[in-house]
Amino acid sequence: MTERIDHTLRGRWTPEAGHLPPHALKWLRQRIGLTGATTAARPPAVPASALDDDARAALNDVVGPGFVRVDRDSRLGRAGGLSYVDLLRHRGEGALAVPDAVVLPGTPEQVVDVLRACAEHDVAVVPFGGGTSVVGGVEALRGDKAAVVALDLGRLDRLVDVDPVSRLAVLQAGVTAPRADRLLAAHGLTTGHVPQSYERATIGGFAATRSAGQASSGYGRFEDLVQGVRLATPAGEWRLGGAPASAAGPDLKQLVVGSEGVLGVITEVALRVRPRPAVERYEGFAVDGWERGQRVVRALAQDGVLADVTRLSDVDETGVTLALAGGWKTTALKAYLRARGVGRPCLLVLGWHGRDRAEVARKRRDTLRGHRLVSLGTPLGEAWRHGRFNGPRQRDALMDVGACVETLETAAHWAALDELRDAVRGALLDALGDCVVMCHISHAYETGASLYFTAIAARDAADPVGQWQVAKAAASEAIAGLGTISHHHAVGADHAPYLEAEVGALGLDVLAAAKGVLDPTGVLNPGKLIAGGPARPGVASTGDR
Ligand SMILES: Cc1cc2nc3c(=O)[nH]c(=O)nc-3n(C[C@H](O)[C@H](O)[C@H](O)COP(=O)(O)OP(=O)(O)OC[C@H]3O[C@@H](n4cnc5c(N)ncnc54)[C@H](O)[C@@H]3O)c2cc1C
Repeated sequence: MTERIDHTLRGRWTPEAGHLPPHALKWLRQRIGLTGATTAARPPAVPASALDDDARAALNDVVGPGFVRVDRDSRLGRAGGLSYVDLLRHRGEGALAVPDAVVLPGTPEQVVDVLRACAEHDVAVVPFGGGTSVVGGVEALRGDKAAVVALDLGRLDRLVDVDPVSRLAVLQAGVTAPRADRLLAAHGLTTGHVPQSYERATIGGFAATRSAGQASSGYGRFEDLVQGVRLATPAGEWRLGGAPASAAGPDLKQLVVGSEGVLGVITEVALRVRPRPAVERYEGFAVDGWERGQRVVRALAQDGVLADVTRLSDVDETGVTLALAGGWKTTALKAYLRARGVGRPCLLVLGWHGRDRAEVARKRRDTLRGHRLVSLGTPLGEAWRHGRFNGPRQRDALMDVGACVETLETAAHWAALDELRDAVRGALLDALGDCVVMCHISHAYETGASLYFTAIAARDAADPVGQWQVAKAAASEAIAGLGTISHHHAVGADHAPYLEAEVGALGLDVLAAAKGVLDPTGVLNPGKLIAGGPARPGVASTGDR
């Protein structure tokens, strides 16, 4: 499942239709009243491009003919991200913000010149990597500008440098995750960064959103990998990160990491890389009840023996996984769990990477020592690994049969985690009514963990966009004050109204001040990250949607 998918494909994850087996459909019918009835997708409306001739000529001068595109397919192909609501909009529900043009720079220097031309011609710029944002990060909002272009970084797709002695690699921002792996594999190296959006997302996007991959316990979050950045801004180029550690003031590169295209466009990223693991072992375990499972993961994190991949599903997520899998093996598994006294099974997947079997065996021993877990063996762990990129394909299939299906995530300290989980679950259940809400931990730390929720309900045919927006707002309200508004999906347009509650008015002022220096006319990504607070110098107001 690691083919390169056309990153301009919107409206679904892959071109081929998804498939749900009959027993899964039957279960969904009984559980949430899914009728299976679907409405035919309607092509979204595409307004005429508002990019004027002077602006277009100036951009053409920078990137060359053929690399400023105003045709319908190019513009639709960079209209919005890949959240459930984005997919609905591409299927004709609600209003879709379409960029006026797509600009494809070929070098980091051209990116600086594109930004200068846009500032001069009053054109907003939405940096566009893989376009997999699920928080409105690539929505084509123009703010108070005359036009908006999507700045597609796909041509910046080179491995610039490898330093195997220092274990460093410099990659251009538009390199997709599979391509990064291929380029680095030639040197025996890897980033180890494997988010579920792996097949489509890019190095620049990971850095711009502080992404977290499935093996974050072993390799770190993306910001832990970033050693240096090259940033194009309307005010010029900014390079950061020349030493493995530094006390030369605050770490300004961490101001750029997570800046979501609001402060500048990341054109190159220097990353810490590791030798590719020769051996990987994935194993499934069952734990009786969420409380016990959570205690196990906390102990592993606090003892410093987390597996490289550590993922704990709650009772509901485990139940749905088993119900959708169906078949005699699942029946046998359920009977086995009952016999072992596991009445409320929570699936725990652990994965270890190492240079040889001995290292993996040692790491496995360290993780499991002192914990009495019910082993479900490597086939279950391997099944998880094999299906690790299936989530978005399943989402396509569920949407095709009329489901409202979406995910959201947060994080909190261990002491507050249960309260947060209960609050978010409660908010989603209240808002969606007859639905399934599942939760898992897939990123754990000494002091806390992330919570990742998936909700499935029958789609409200009359107002499908509104149905999810109401539920999402309720969940976001529930999160405020208890956890972070995002552990790894970022802020984008969707979470911007909640940022002030998290970083304070002064925090927004600090971000606005940095933006005022780097992007004085506010062309970069209007309506994202810092759009929620009051109007600030240099910051465009929330864009039209
Ligand atoms: C099915 C699915 C599964 C996902 N799973 C995960 C997961 O496991 N972990 C995770 O962390 N995230 C996940 N995501 C969210 C998303 O994939 C990440 O946010 C990813 O980092 C975005 O990368 P991208 O290249 O697609 O960026 P885009 O979506 O193109 O952009 C994301 C944001 O960064 C900005 N941006 C992009 N490139 C640059 C650049 N070069 N310079 C400056 N700004 C830039 C954009 O303007 C936008 O605001 C998932 C998304 C989907 C749809």
